[in-house]
Amino acid sequence: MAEPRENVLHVENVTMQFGGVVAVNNLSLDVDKGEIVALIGPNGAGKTTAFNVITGVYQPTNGRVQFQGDTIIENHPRGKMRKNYLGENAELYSNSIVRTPDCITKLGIARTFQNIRLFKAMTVFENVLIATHMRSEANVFSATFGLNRREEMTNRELAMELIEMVGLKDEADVLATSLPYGKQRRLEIARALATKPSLLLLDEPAAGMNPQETDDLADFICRIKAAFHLSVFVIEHHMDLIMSISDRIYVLNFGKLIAQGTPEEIQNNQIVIDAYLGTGKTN
Ligand SMILES: Nc1ncnc2c1ncn2[C@@H]1O[C@H](COP(=O)(O)OP(=O)(O)OP(=O)(O)O)[C@@H](O)[C@H]1O
Repeated sequence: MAEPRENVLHVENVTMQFGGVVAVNNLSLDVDKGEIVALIGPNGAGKTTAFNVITGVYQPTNGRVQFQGDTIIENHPRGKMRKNYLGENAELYSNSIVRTPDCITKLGIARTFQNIRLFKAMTVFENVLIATHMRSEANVFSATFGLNRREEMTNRELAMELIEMVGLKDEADVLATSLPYGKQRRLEIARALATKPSLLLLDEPAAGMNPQETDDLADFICRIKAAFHLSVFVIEHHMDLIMSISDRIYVLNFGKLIAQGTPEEIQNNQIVIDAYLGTGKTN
């Protein structure tokens, strides 16, 4: 018998409007425990904006985000925006729940970025170690003064384990920015894992990778998903990668969800094919 689905991420009627630009328009989607779910769409479709709302970078103009059953973000158009709101379902929400990105990381959502954001002046090891402090009592201050010694040791062990897991053991002491691009991407993932997430958001993890590196990345994502009991939500333009690793796929175009389904269903969906070929027939 199939195991019951357990929801991890629930996005409901989320609209993100920048002035007159509706970057994300009434988006609803779900990620369940243990799934790899992809968010795809042409350039400018609103994918990164959706990630930015989920991770607290932007407060949505309208809608709600729930994580493991709790509402972590909610908003509705207010003030001037009430008049200018171009989305739907504004009447459904009345609360305004705001969380900062670091608070959302602490809850268990980690992410990587389209443009790699490593600490340039730090080594590979230091980049991962600093991320372990996000979910622990120890911090850079207490570590410096030898407080929480046992926890700091555990953090150091975890950082080293993660570095080994992503294949960077021999480069632990080199500056992060001296790594080749593919390895920097792996380091970013190790750093995200160091915050002990249950949901990992990857924004174009294969960007700039060659076909061999992209194949390796597909195996790597499946491996870390199993090893860390993760759910993964991934934005990616490499269709081979997405089709090979995803359980389900959502497709955005001009901020709106135009399709959802299994990789096979999406590959054969005429609306999706038209959106990618630019015929503009999305409805
Ligand atoms: N801070 C912002 N201010 C104004 N407009 C923005 C802002 N962020 C995004 N947008 C606009 O929202 C739309 C969606 O952008 P977004 O980066 O989310 O798309 P995307 O699907 O991630 O694109 P890509 O695949 O090229 O990364 C674009 O028209 C973009 O210009």
